[in-house]
Amino acid sequence: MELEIDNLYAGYGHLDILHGVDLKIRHGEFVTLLGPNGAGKSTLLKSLFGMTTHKGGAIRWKGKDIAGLKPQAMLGHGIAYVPQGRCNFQLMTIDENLEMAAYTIKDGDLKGERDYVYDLFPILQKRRNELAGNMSGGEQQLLEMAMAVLRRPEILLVDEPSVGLSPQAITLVFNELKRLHKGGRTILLVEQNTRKAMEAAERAVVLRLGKVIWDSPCSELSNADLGELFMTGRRASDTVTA
Ligand SMILES: Nc1ncnc2c1ncn2[C@@H]1O[C@H](COP(=O)(O)OP(=O)(O)OP(=O)(O)O)[C@@H](O)[C@H]1O
Repeated sequence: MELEIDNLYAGYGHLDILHGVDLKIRHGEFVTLLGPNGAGKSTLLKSLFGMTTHKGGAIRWKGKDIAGLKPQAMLGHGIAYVPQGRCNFQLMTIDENLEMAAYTIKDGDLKGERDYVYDLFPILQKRRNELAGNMSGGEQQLLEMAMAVLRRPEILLVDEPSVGLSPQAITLVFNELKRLHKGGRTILLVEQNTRKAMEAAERAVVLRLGKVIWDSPCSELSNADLGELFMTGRRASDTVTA
């Protein structure tokens, strides 16, 4: 098992958001984390990247407890986080953005790292001298992913990449995510676009009120089931009538 989350409690300062999350992810899996607004999905991703207050439970990465470590240490363990929204440097070129990302690698070979990313994202290479801020939303989202992938992480934590994108841009981003997965990376994706997420991922995990309430292959979950799970915490077909 690559990642094992065991009875995780976490939040922000005194605020408790996650109330005993259990989740296991195998090497090379593509898992999507779904749930209603405020369920704690982003908080779980941030907790895996050391950005919340750890309150209890374990996060084991390849058998080692990493709960409570800071983001820089998480990066060192091969865990990368792609935050929600556009966080790139808008007034810098694609090249310069990737250079900034490469600064986080000690003794990194800037050209080598950049070439590695350009091999994975030829779209970015074609536009390497353009300002990030002049690219479309979808291309900027690819840049976000590229900046995270540059360190060659083993797991990518991706937070709502479809936010604010056109349908074409969403397709572009999801195709790239599927390609990264096929290339051997483990992916944990938080997404509001449940249809796209369930098409791309292998496994769906539903979070509600800070707890995992569902975990199955995506093929075993219909959109109707998902709606019920979000609203009531149960599937309609699981409801027992008296
Ligand atoms: N930095 C923060 N400080 C305090 N509370 C926060 C912070 N970030 C999120 N929260 C709160 O934590 C709860 C869970 O938020 P989170 O963003 O994890 O939910 P989510 O399931 O990702 O929802 P959404 O789909 O709406 O993004 C919400 O009540 C939110 O207001």
